[in-house]
Amino acid sequence: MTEVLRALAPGKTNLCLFLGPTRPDGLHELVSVIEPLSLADELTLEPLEGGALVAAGPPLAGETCAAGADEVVCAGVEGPNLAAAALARYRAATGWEGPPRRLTIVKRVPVAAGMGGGSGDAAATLRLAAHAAGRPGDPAIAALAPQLGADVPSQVEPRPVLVHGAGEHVESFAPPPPHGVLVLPSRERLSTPDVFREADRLGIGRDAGELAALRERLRDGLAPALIANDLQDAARSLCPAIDDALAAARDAGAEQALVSGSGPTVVGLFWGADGEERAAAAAAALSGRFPGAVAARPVGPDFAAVVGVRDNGGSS
Ligand SMILES: C[C@](O)(CO)[C@H](O)COP(=O)(O)OP(=O)(O)OC[C@H]1O[C@@H](n2ccc(N)nc2=O)[C@H](O)[C@@H]1O
Ligand SMILES: Nc1ncnc2c1ncn2[C@@H]1O[C@H](COP(=O)(O)OP(=O)(O)OP(=O)(O)O)[C@@H](O)[C@H]1O
Repeated sequence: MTEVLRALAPGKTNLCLFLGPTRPDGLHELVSVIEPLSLADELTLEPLEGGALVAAGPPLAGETCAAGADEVVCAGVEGPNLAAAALARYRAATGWEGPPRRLTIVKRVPVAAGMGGGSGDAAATLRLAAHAAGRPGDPAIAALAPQLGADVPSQVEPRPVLVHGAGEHVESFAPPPPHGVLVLPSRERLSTPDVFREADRLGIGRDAGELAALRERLRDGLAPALIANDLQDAARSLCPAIDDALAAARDAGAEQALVSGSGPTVVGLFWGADGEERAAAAAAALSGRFPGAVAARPVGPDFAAVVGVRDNGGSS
């Protein structure tokens, strides 16, 4: 069996996000259509040479953290890593005692940007761990995902989904018509809890009845009038530079421009068979003003599947 495993962790955007009341556990009810994108982190899980002895060494500054005897290397992310938590919890929940592994994450999804980067990494780590344990598709993954974060369940099997509850209820959603996505990252970062708090302060949020009605309307598909993000004004309030990005995306030809998740990343949607091409042209035109501007396309589970990697780098 191949020892080195690799998986892509797609970033996500919310094609719509409707905010509801706060629950007793402090999380907000929401209804959202989430779409995984080709802008993705790359994760490699491989045997850790020297086993636990290596993991006991001092971490590389801000880049490495231990998950029990496993090691997670993730340049660009300081502090505790959600992928390390995913690996540790998978071992604890399933009793998997395979030899220590090194998990290396190459970040491409902007951090603290509303694209679910950490959540996608955690979900991909659960897929990798289940494969390494010889249990691909392990039902333990679905049980662990909501414990790791509201965005993790929707990314366990990346595909268009309708989520409700605080994010833990995930239903398949018919893929929207062909489109390309312009991603405009921000120089700033936003903390998700801060954005939800700001939404509360601004009095954004719908009652339970309105939220249920919107969920019902989404059963007929994503009508253009439903493409909106209730967290957008909260993110704009904390990061006014978002307004420039929204205007730039529209000026570049996007039919809709909106904040992704809790922001501050802005996405522009380009519909039609030429949508990907138009999004790519917009990204090229805007890359000077918006470093990291990139075009992405919607992806499905095949894109994110775990593959074995041979020593020569080929896939099996
Ligand atoms: C904004 C979204 O990205 C939309 O997809 C998600 O709702 C956020 O998901 P996430 O980053 O995985 O969020 P978590 O890590 O679970 O929660 C971070 C914090 O965000 C707030 N939070 C999150 C999700 C939710 N439904 N209600 C909330 O109020 C809470 O303050 C929570 O403590
Ligand atoms: N693997 C990871 N990738 C990115 N951030 C991580 C990771 N693990 C932990 N974090 C921490 O999580 C915080 C949020 O980062 P992330 O990129 O997941 O935010 P986000 O995309 O805004 O989240 P969401 O869209 O799910 O609300 C960061 O400040 C970072 O320190």
